[in-house]
Amino acid sequence: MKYVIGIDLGTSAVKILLVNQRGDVIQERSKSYPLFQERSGYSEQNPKDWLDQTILGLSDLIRHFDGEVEDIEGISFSGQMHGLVLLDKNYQVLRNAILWNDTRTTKECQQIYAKVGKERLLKITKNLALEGFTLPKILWVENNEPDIFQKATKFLLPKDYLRYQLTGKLHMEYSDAAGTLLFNISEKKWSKEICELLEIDMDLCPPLIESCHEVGTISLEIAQKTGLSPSTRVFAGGADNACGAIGAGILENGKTMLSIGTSGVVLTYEENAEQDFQGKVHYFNHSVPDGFYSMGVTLSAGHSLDWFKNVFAPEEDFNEFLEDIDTVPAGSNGLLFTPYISGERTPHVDANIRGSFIGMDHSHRRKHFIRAVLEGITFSLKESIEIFRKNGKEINSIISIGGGARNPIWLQMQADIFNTKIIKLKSEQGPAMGAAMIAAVGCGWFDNLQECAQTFIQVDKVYYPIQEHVEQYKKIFPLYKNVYFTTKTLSKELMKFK
Ligand SMILES: Nc1ncnc2c1ncn2[C@@H]1O[C@H](COP(=O)(O)OP(=O)(O)O)[C@@H](O)[C@H]1O
Ligand SMILES: O=C(CO)[C@@H](O)[C@H](O)COP(=O)(O)O
Repeated sequence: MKYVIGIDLGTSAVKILLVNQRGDVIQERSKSYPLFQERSGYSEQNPKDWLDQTILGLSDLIRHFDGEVEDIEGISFSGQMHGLVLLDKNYQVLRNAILWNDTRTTKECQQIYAKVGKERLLKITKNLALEGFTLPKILWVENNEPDIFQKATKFLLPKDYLRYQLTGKLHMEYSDAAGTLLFNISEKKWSKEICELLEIDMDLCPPLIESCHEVGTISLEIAQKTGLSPSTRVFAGGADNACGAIGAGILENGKTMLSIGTSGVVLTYEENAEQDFQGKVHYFNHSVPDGFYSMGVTLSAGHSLDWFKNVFAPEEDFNEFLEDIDTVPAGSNGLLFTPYISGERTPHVDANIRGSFIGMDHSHRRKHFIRAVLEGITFSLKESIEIFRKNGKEINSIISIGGGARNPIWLQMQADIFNTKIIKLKSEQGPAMGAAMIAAVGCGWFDNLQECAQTFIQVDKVYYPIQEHVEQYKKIFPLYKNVYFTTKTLSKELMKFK
């Protein structure tokens, strides 16, 4: 039997899957690393932590592998998008990575609109200037840390940096380049025009490669550190949402995925770059050759739940924490939560909005607050679904992946709030599975990702909407939507005190 490894460099942890030729997950490792949020709106990680924890996870996995290491034929990667890793002339990291959920760059977004123009930016990149994307972060370092910026010779995204460290080969892969805001997504090349208008040296942009492209093998040093064979072939991989989409089988028109990780994403396949959402949702190159996808993003989905658990029950695991939420009725007895704890992206491009609980009274217990958090996150994701539906997409069935798909009550809640069928797969590790599928296709086990999906993607359970809950949520959803508009000014004023 042969094997491949899929590595997902997430925000909370690096997840590693060892998968055989039948698509069975043989071993699974997860190694976490810290997130540094030293000021409101700031979010950073140390790239060294990503590398150390990946090596730890791989060596642990190999120690418990009872086959021949040479039979692990290939590795590929999925990774959190948009994070800025700056390298000096010796390709050493210059500062902590500034992550996708860091929103310090509002001024730089205005700078981009002033120099490039919103229409032109949308035309080239198909996306708005959002604080989370990479280009505003590059400009922030230039504006605020000029000494560091002067030393920068290349920028990379998180999983591309990890791959560089494992192989010594430096590239950026297309699906992730699409999230930088420096990339012409229909021409699949760096935008000379945007670089020139913002006076960014094009040499800062790394060479580009396709997701299934083989970059070489792992380095001897990494082979020694992990126990992997030095002949292990390495394939480029993709952005975590592109890989999540592969792992969920979103490989053709009409399919929709929901991913609840640190962020929350509603994603649908696009055949070309022609669909026009006027920037209301993101639009990126897929890891499927010449495919695209569009998606709405809730900035703090799983992160809101994590935050609430860490503040009020740090000693409990998620299963204990979520144990009695099904004893609370749909709607949490009139308690609403908005998950804007680090600002929002879809449908409100607003780095200053902050979260809230509305409707608290003496009847509410801890379990009502927990259920309200889950409902608020899910309502937020429904706002992305509404955008797609208004733009003519039919969404009757959704494949749910990510950490949020581990809880059956939450999956039922998704079916009830979206009023759609929710499909749970055997492995909720969509992005790592997608990365493993890229390696499987790269190794020649299958002709293409579609063929691989037929073997690798296995359905576990389907959740159907419960009509009584659907009706209840239909009444509450407009109230939820109203909270943004009624708290917007308050949130902005409160920023002065953070
Ligand atoms: N048992 C569980 N039930 C529900 N949600 C969970 C559970 N375990 C983890 N989560 C949620 O999943 C999130 C992590 O998901 P994951 O897909 O691993 O994220 P990332 O890719 O961002 O690292 C956590 O933030 C948490 O909110
Ligand atoms: O910013 C985005 C997508 O635009 C996020 O989806 C990141 O890619 C992080 O993903 P998770 O760690 O939540 O999986």
